[in-house]
Formats: sequence, structure tokens, C-alpha cells
Amino acid sequence: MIALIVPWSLMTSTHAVTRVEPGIVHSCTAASARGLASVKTMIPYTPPQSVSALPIVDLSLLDESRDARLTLAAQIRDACRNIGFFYVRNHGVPRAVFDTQYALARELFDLPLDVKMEIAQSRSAAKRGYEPAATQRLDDGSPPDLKESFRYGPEPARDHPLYGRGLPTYGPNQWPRGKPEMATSMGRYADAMVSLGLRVMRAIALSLELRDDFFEPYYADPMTTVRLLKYPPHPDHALMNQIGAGAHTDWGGITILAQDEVGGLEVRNVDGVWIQAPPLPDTLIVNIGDLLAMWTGNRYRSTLHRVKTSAARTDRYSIAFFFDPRYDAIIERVPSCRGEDVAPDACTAGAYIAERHRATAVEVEVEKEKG
Ligand SMILES: O=C(O)CCC(=O)C(=O)O
Ligand SMILES: [Fe+2]
Repeated sequence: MIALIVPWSLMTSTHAVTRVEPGIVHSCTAASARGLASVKTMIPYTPPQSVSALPIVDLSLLDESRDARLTLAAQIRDACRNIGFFYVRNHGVPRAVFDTQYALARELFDLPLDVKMEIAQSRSAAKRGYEPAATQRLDDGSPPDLKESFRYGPEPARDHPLYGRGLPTYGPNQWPRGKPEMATSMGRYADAMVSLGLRVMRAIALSLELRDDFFEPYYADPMTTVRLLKYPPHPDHALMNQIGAGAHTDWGGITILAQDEVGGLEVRNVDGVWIQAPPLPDTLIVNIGDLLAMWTGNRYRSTLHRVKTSAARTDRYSIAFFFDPRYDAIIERVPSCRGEDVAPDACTAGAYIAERHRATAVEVEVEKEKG
């Protein structure tokens, strides 16, 4: 029998988009990822459909009967195959945890720019710290994103073999001066997200007909990032196709997103139509990243999404949690996704993530142009 390999970009879009998507990577050594990252095609902004068609799952089913767990697994399987995004309710994280985190985000972003620049992410090999507006370009053919952000996460012990080697996430956080309590308070949010992330990965393992602890070895000392995001109202001076966050896929395992009431997140569905992913009370959004798509031979979708800046005079805040496997984890197809049709992919998680950081950083490009 002749094996047919259909490029993922063709399967996910009816549009004639020439862009090569990060999720198509088969062997993601840094070199091959770099090759893909050099393809620059603007994804022009077209308004979304107003209806949200994203599925909602109830995570508390994970703790119930075998039938309930199978129901949850089937719902997640459908969501991941069809759109790669779903809402989660009954996630178990108290509302107060989010209220505190949003208050801290406001406090941090309200600091004077020079104080925030003292902890610039560009100073951090571990990719921790403050990232001013227009220093990341998530859609590589469009102008830089209008958002500003702050990244932090759990710090591994200093004698950890990956610590301090210039790898993303395995190094110290950077906290603003004069805010000694921030590290502790924000640490609670990260802890809550790690616990939730492990639960979601258990549900995803079940959805792939794997033991529920299948991913746990990959998530020992993972690459874990909380990213606070602030989006300004859409500015009059915005460039053509410049929005809050340009169209992109996420890079890693899963993303767990909390967003305030403003809205603006949009997701491209399997037909190439953009749909809104508005905030729904007491839910979080989970989406699949490129590495989980690779784990499944692209049966699970790492889907393009973007954030439109608001036409109202309101800032938007969101909190993304990127839950990615450990740096040196080799990402090969999981047993249930090893068909005869396509050769198994192999990829090192860290090389891929490091490459995406490099490819989307505007500063690096500017330095290169100079030098
Ligand atoms: O702010 C949001 O709603 C999404 C952020 C996002 O997609 C990202 O940081 O990767
Ligand atoms: Fe994203």
C-alpha cells in the first residue's frame, strides 16, 4: 500500500495560505525549526464570526466513575481533534486566586517603564521578566504585537543539572524592585496552575487511550511559564495588521488561559474561519501547543489564534500558563498515534521552544539587522 502524507497545513485550512505552520515540524532539531521560522507570510486580519463554537468540558469528571472519566476523555478527544481549544469548568481553582493574580498584574504593569525595564526579559537567558510592547512578533509577517507581558515560573534548585545553562525557564525569575511580596503571591498562582496542568494532562492521556500518568515523566522538571499579558485599547497609530497578539500557534504542551471580561481572543477553526473565544464565567481555556500536536502526529491540533485589541477604551488583561515538557524530553508519537501511514516524528522539546523564542523576538532581529 502506498503511504499518503497529507501536509497538516492543507488538512487544517481551506484557504490558500502559503505560510508553513510551526505544527508541521517533523524533526524539530533547532536547525529545522529555524528553517520554518524563516517563512514570513502576513496573516491578514479578517473579522471573526461572533458565535463561539468552542466546546466546554467539566474537569471534575476526572475524579468520578470510570464511565464519567471515559465521557470526559471522549469530549476532550473531539475537542482536540476538531479545534484544539476547549473551555474547562469545575477546574477547582478558587476565584480568589484569579482576583489576586489580576490585582498583582495591574500593580506590575502600572510601574514606571524604567522600573519595568530593570527586569527586562532580554536580560534573562531563562526568558523570565518584563517584555515591553512591540518586542515580540507572533505573526512573523505582521508588525510587532501591541501587548506587553511579564514571564515568571517555578525556579528549579540551583544545583539542578539544567539550571543556569542559558535554557528557557531553568533560571532565576526577575521581580520588580520594591515589591518583595510579589514573588510569594505570584508563586501561589503558578503552584495552582502546575496542579491543574497535571490534571489536564491526565485527562488528555486518557483521551489518547493511554494510562492517565503517561505524560508524568515528561513533566518532571518541566518548562513552565506564567505569562501576564496587558493589551492596550486599539491605538489610532496602529500599523496595518498590527493587533494585540498576531496569529500564532502555541509552542509547547498545553496552555491554560485566564482572561478578564474584555474579550478579543480569536481562534481559527478547521474551515479557516476565525471564531471568537469570549470569556465565560468560571471557566478557563485550554489549548493544544505544537509539541502536543507532534506527540499525536497532528491528530490533535495546534490551532492558530490571535488577540484583537479592543475598540473600547479599555485595557485587557489575561494570564497564560504554558505547561511544556522538560527541556531534554524527546517528543515522539505516543503509542496510540503511531499509524502505518506516517513515519514517527522525533523532536527535543527544549530545542523547539528555544527556537520559537528566538524566531519571535523583535529585538534579536533588530540586532541582527544592525550587525
Ligand atoms: O491573551 C490571550 O488571550 C492569549 C495569549 C496568547 O495566545 C499567548 O500568549 O500565547
Ligand atoms: Fe497563544
